[in-house]
Amino acid sequence: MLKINNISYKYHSDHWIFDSIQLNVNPGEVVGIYGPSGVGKSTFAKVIAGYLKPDRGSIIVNGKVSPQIGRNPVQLIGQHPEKAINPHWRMKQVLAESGEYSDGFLSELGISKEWMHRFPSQLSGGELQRFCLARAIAPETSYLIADEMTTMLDAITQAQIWQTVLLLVERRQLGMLVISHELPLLKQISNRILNFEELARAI
Ligand SMILES: Nc1ncnc2c1ncn2[C@@H]1O[C@H](COP(=O)(O)OP(=O)(O)OP(=O)(O)O)[C@@H](O)[C@H]1O
Repeated sequence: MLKINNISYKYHSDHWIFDSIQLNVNPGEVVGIYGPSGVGKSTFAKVIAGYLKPDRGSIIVNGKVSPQIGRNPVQLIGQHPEKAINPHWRMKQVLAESGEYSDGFLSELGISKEWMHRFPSQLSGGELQRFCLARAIAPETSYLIADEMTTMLDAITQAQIWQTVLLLVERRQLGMLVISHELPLLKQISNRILNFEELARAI
């Protein structure tokens, strides 16, 4: 289980972005989180994935305090895949850096072999996002956080990507937090939906 225990976070000021958020996510569960712009959803995602350290509280993944040494079992996928990938590397090198991937897994994610020799600038946003997913869904991964993961993509690509991700989530029993402004999308894919402002009791 992913246990988010009363976490609080503030940037360099006295203003708490969120305070005492308590949330549990079970393996195989998809939890949707929505809320208006600027309330702290992305900050929350970064804290859970270990990019930012909470000022108070803790994140426990499968009984252990996270992040631990080594690869974080909680992986974040953001809105801008082009920012998450080294622009000077061919996609083959991008993948090689984070592990070994079977042809079956890559084709399941809709990654074409011919893309491997291209640079990120030679791929579309949807194609790049599939590479970010491949990197995020490693053997050690237990939880995924999708922060507006498909917001930049057209409806057909969005649907294709979600279909693949949900299959993998079910097969591997990954827990997933999906942050989105699109309530219809959340209603379609989530087991439960939470309002971030109700979750966070900002001071
Ligand atoms: N690095 C930073 N330093 C200081 N303040 C920041 C930083 N990043 C974000 N903020 C502020 O923290 C607040 C929450 O931002 P955050 O990006 O988490 O909101 P959000 O709910 O994800 O918004 P959106 O839906 O527009 O992506 C905002 O007021 C933002 O200006």
